[in-house]
Amino acid sequence: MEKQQKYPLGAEHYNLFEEIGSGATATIYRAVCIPTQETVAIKVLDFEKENTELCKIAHEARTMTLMDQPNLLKAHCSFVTDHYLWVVMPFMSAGSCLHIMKSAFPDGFEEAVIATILREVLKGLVNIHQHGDIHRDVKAGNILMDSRGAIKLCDFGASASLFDEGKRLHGRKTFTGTPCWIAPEVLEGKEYDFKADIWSLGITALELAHGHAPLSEFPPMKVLMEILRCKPPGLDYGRDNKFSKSFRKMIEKCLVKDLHKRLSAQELLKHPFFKKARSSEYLTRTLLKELPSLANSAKESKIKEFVVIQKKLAEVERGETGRYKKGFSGWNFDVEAIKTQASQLPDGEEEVEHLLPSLIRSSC
Ligand SMILES: Nc1ncnc2c1ncn2[C@@H]1O[C@H](COP(=O)(O)OP(=O)(O)OP(=O)(O)O)[C@@H](O)[C@H]1O
Repeated sequence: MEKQQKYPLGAEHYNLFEEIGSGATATIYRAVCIPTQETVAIKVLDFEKENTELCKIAHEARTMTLMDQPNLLKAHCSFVTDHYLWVVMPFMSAGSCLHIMKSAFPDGFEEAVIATILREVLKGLVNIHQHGDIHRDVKAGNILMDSRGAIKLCDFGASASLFDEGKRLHGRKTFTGTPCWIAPEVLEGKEYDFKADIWSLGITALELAHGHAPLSEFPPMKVLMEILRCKPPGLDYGRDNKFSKSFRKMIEKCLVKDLHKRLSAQELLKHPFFKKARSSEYLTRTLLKELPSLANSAKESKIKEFVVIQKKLAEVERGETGRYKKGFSGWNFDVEAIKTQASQLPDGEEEVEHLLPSLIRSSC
């Protein structure tokens, strides 16, 4: 007898419920697999949507199916219905760390929680890097948690391989990611490798400590210039005195501009800061107590995001700020906005314009 697929292929086998998240490329729903009655999450990507890059979508679905490490979100299966790709995956009921912060911890998490989350993310990154891949979009919005406190890194839409037809490439040069989290060598269009994820992890550590990433209040062009020109961000001696020296030192090891001096994921895992990491049960106890359901918090954060966008648009209309695409931690890189801002640069800031060609190149 033919072996029955645990996760059947075809939209008719799933009941879709409320939307639990959305990103630049997809909408994510809570769903139930009808034959098994298991709750799952389904990421629906529209092939016909403007700006959709088919090779990126196919790459993400393939990568998600091949993942095999407890800290990486593995897809159960994927299939095409009409012009939509459905990716069926485990339901991470607490949502992303960004959602958790927005819902209940607007000023960030305590240190033991951060150490626990980042240790799990690092284990996932060690696996990705060992397979010759780079994630390229490490941030709180892409770190998911389930009801038992398990942590998984998701969104492999931006990931890339350091191997081509079996041959190791020296590095990659195309640009992708979300501005505040992007390593300087990536912005400069230089060759980069898996160490770019370690820079993003350092920025994510600051995001988890403060509730937002450094520079997230600025428009993209200013973010780019600050990352390139200024010294790396870090914990502030005054404002952040509730955090330990080992946390500050760990962030410093991630946010080194020279990628050759930056630690690898494996080396970073041995840093004393991670001795503060606790169990997944500790995460559920500390974070999930009063967290609203994911569907409600997704609805609420959409409303909050709408209010932020309206405020920004009003500021733009009053000429108080540059163009702004989407709310704080959620905006993605908008090449048109960057071009507009570059053309409006005052004297002495033209040097950033030479970066644009490398930023605009396709990441596929
Ligand atoms: N398996 C899941 N379980 C629960 N929530 C999820 C799941 N997958 C995604 N989400 C929610 O949906 C959001 C968007 O998901 P994801 O980052 O995969 O979409 P995207 O379109 O690729 O986003 P981006 O704009 O970062 O490219 C996440 O931040 C998370 O809140």
